[in-house]
Amino acid sequence: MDSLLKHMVDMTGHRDHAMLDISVVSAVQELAAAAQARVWSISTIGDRTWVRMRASIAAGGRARVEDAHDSALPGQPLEAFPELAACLARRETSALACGPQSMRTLWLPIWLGDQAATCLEIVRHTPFRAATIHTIAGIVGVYRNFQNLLDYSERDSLTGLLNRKTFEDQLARMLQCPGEQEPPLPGQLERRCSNGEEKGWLAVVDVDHFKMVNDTFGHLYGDEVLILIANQLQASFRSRDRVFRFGGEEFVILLRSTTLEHARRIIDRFRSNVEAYAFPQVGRVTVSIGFVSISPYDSPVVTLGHADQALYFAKTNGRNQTCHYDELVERGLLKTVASNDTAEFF
Ligand SMILES: Nc1nc2c(ncn2[C@@H]2O[C@H](COP(=O)(O)OP(=O)(O)OP(=O)(O)O)[C@@H](O)[C@H]2O)c(=O)[nH]1
Repeated sequence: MDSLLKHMVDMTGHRDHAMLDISVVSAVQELAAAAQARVWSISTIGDRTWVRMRASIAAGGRARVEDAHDSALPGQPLEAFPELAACLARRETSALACGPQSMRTLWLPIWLGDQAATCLEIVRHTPFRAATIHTIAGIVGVYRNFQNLLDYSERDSLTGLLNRKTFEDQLARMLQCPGEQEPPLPGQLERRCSNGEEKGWLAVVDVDHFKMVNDTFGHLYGDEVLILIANQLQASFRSRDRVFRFGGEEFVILLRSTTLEHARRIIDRFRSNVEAYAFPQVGRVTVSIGFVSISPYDSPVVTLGHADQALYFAKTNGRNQTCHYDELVERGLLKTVASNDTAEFF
C-alpha cells in the first residue's frame, strides 16, 4: 500500500503532461510487476486513426519520454494493434491480449466522453491477477481525472490544443534556453543548451479566407475546419514540440531545437497536408505561415512580431505559403527598423 500511495502522490504532484505520463508508466509497471508499460496517443485524421508512443518503461529501466517522431506519418496505423482497435471500436475500457510464451498485454484506453486520446499498454510474461487489474484501474482513474484537470486549465475548449496562457510560459522557457525547452526528463540524456545550427523555432499559422468558410457554410462547418486543422497540427509535429490555438483561426507552433532546413521542411509539410486534405462539405482549405528562429536576445513580443510579419507577407503575396522572416529580411523584402526592432514592408 505504501508503494501505491507514493505513486499517487507522485502523479498528482505534476503540472506537466510529460511528467504525468512518466509517473503513470512508472506506477503501473511497478504495481503490475510488468515487463513493459507504455503510454500511447491516439489521433484520428480523416478516416484513419494513428497511435504514437509518448512514454515507456521496461522492467529494471527508467521511464522515458519518446520523441522519435520525424517521419511524415503521424504515428503507426491503429490496424497494427488489432486488439486495441477492437477495444476502441467496442468502446470498452480494457482489452487483454495473449501473445506467445504466455505473454499478456493489457490495453487500457482513457475515455473522455466518447473520445479516447490516450491509452496505456501493460505487458507481463505471466497472467494478470484480478487484484492487480483492480489496482491498475484505480491508478488509471486518478490519471484520467488529473489529465482532465491539466487539460481544463491549459487547453482550448474547441480544438483541444494548448491555449495562449500556456504559450507564454513555454515560449519564455524556450527563450531562456533555445536548445532545451525543459530540463531533461528521467531517461533522457542531458543535452547542451545550444547546439551549433540547431535552434528553436516559432511559427504562426493563419487559415486563408476563413471568413468566407463561415459565411458560405456556416459557423458549425467553420468550427469543424478548425478542429480538423488542429488534428493535422497535432499529428504533424513531434510530441515535445508545442502546438497552440492562439485565438480565432490563428495557431502557433513552437518547434524544438532543429536546423533551418528541417524546420522549413516540417512546417511546410504541414501546410501542404492541409492543402491536400478534403474538408467535409467545405472542400479545399489552405493556410499561410510565417516562422522565425527563437533568440534569447529577443523578447516574446518581438519574436512573435517577426513571425507575424512573415505571415503577413505570405498573406499579401498569394497565401498558401510558408515564409521565413530572416530570409525575407535578407532578400530585402522586409526591413527591420532599428529604433523599435519591428519590421516594415518596402
Ligand atoms: N467558426 C468559427 N469562426 C471563427 C472563430 N474564431 C474566429 N472566427 C472567424 O474567423 C474569421 C476571420 O476572418 P478574417 O480575420 O477576416 O480573415 P480571413 O477571412 O481568414 O482572411 P485572411 O486571413 O486574410 O486570409 C472571422 O469571420 C471570425 O468570425 C471560431 O472559433 N469559430
